[in-house]
Amino acid sequence: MKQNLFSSTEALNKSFAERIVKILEQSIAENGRASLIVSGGRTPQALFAELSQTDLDWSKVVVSLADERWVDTNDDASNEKMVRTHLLKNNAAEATFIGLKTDAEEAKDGVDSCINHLTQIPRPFDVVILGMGEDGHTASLFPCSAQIGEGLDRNNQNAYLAVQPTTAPNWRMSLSLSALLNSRQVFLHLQGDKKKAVLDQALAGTDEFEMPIRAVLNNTDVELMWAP
Ligand SMILES: O=C1O[C@H](COP(=O)(O)O)[C@@H](O)[C@H](O)[C@H]1O
Repeated sequence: MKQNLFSSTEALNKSFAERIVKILEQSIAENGRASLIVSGGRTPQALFAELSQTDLDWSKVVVSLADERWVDTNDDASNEKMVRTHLLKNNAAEATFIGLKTDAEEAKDGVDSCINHLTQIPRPFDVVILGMGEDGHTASLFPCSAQIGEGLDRNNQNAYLAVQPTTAPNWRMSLSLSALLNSRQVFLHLQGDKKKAVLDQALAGTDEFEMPIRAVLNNTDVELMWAP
């Protein structure tokens, strides 16, 4: 794995935003449009603010989520709310956003709708930005969940699955590993020494069910973007 280690968040965000824009621009030039799959949580917020100001034809970019918490889109835990607040503003307000949360009461009843919406997202995904939890989960592929086998199954034809973590709140909707692997460029975006230590632990072992991030590390040319 190529490891891009920066000395500050500011340096990382600037360089990372430039890389993302370059890949999306190339795809727009070649295909007329591009896709950007982003993660939720805290880590990407400052990057999104930087990205939102970049000079890109955002009207040709489709933005969607690697995973979502099954909460109202106005809830502070909603990844969609975070993306709308930090990314879909300034120049990036022109992007098309495909959220994962539907009106379905339960996440499992929203899977088909997410799969249907997938037709609106250019594939292979051009850029996927993944995060990682301290338990080694990525997207919402949680090691503690009963659904982890389905999520990591490379032959799984379903791009999305409903996941219930037992170590974190809320049912989730997540892209499956097989869908994530169908991407041109995957980045792993981490911040802080603790996350770096978790990554080193993942790199030192092989059990993907113990740390699902290993399934990504083992199967793609994922690039690490890290700052202290
Ligand atoms: O629950 C989630 O956690 C991970 C990591 O979040 P962070 O706050 O530690 O950056 C995130 O990548 C994922 O999208 C999110 O739903």
